[in-house]
Amino acid sequence: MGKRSGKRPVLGKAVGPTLEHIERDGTRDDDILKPRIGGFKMNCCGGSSATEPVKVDWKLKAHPVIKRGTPFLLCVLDGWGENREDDYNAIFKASIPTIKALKNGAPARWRTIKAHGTAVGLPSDQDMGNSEVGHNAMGAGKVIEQGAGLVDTALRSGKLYKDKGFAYIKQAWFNAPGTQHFIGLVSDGGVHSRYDQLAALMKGCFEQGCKKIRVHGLTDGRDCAEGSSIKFFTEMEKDLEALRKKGCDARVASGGGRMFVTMDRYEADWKIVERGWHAHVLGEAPHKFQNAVEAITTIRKNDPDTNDQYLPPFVIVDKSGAPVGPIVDGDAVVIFNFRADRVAQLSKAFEYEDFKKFDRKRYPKVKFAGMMQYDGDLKLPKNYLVSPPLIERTSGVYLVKNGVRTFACSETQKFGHVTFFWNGNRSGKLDEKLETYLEIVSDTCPFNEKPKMKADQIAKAAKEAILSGKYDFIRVNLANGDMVGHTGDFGSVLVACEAVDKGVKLMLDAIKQVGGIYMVTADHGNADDMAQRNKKGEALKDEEGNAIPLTSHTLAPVPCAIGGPGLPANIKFRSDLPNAGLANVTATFMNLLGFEAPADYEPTLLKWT
Ligand SMILES: O=C(O)[C@@H](CO)OP(=O)(O)O
Ligand SMILES: [Mn+2]
Ligand SMILES: [Mn+2]
Repeated sequence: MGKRSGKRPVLGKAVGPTLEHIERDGTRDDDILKPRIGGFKMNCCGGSSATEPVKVDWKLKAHPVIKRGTPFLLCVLDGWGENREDDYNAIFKASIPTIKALKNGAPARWRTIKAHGTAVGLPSDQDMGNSEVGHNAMGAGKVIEQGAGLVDTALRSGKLYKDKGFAYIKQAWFNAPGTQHFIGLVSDGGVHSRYDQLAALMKGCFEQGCKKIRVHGLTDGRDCAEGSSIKFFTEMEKDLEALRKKGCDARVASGGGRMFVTMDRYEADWKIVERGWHAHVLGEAPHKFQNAVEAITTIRKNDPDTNDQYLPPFVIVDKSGAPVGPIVDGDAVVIFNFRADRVAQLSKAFEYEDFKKFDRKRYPKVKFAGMMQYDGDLKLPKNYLVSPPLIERTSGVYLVKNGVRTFACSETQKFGHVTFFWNGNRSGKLDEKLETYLEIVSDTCPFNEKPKMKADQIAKAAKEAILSGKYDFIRVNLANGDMVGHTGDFGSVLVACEAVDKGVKLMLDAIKQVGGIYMVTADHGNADDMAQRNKKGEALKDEEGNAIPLTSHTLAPVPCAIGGPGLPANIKFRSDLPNAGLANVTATFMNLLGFEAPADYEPTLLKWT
């Protein structure tokens, strides 16, 4: 997602990026800033036009009370829920005076909103929120049925087997070698994939004539409990055995931990994808085993420092030591993740003839498809089994059509969240002149080692954007609560939260200075609960009495605070929308930018007297 092209910044010696750097022409391929300026395909009307009303009225009406042109900051705290206040809530325990003070505005200017389950288009209210659905909802102003549910429906109705993506992969099965490969995340997390969907799909493929299946499975531990990979791979081995008994040669062929093998995102570290290519495609990895459960169990036992997220790559070999499932000419390959960000790079490696991100050594001619199309701008991949959600007429399109100047910024790990996901899974900019997208390069070490991440640099860049007077809408994402929350390291999460608080203070002070307006909200919970719990809600403890870390997101609602000197005194949160969710944020910030939102958006959270 997101090609890098066009102008590059020149780096000064200042600690943080400056807008001057962004706007100056430069050719230096620095490692601090990667602005996405120039070279993107314009896609102002967004996606498929098939279902779009014939004539869209893009002109937004002026808001009756809030004046247009007041600088407006929208700060998304990633992984920052409002949860029970106990010893395992890092947000409660951290010293975060600025963010805590926002609560004093309740109920008129601080409230919580739903960020999980059906409120954000997920199949059930047991589904935790995640960045993709959260940012899609905030960008689009609507609750959109997301990938997880669309795949469920397509599998249940059997439509998937009648569509052209399936017909495309099926062509490979009837001539040798004709292996059907599946690559993806094996868990019940429901954020990127779900194992039950893979199990149904493998069964469906067999029923449609597939005789040979190989799974390249990634261990999770991030959307589910650390160590649960053994349970999921055991379940998968059983299903594969059942298929074998019916006459389908079905086996696991390779694997590794999602954060170390294959599932990089936003080009943070191509080495991760390269490792995956070696294991899945070439059948090469340092660890070789005859069985996947044995592989995971042994690697974990021999290296107590490893875990599901970071498990090194392994390959399954036969008795002679030959890999059981390298990917070769004539095979079919399906990535069974429905979520885009962490499989876009692997998709490029399969899809692009001309590919220079790493040396593929061998580039097999295969029928390649995604569970979904992952990038609507790039049409990546060309073939897919289930159509992605149609996310149209997003706020971004309305805003550029009404001349709003936007600055969007985050660090690599969340950069696509405030741009790609925000714009309905489109990698290009909506308007070259009106928008500046700035990426601050993330560290590549595990984030508990550097929990402050780039909060300060992002805040400084946003501050400069606010003070510059060049932007109406400054949109940022601070990654720490989420990225450090996923490590399960409580002490580091406290540092992470404190870095976020300092960043927020810097930005709110800038808003104060220019008489602007702010909204501080979040996309889903994470740092707000760092312990696994029993049914009564008590923290589970290990043999030494320490709480067992929770590395996943939570089901908690998220805070939403508004304020700033530019916010008219008679603007308040209304009280008649107790179940409002992230999609209500959109009409709210469009109001704060001085506009009435499109009539079919979820209602604004604001009232005025
Ligand atoms: O890291 C990720 O890919 C997900 C968790 O699987 O987190 P987020 O939705 O916050 O990006
Ligand atoms: Mn997130
Ligand atoms: Mn996360």
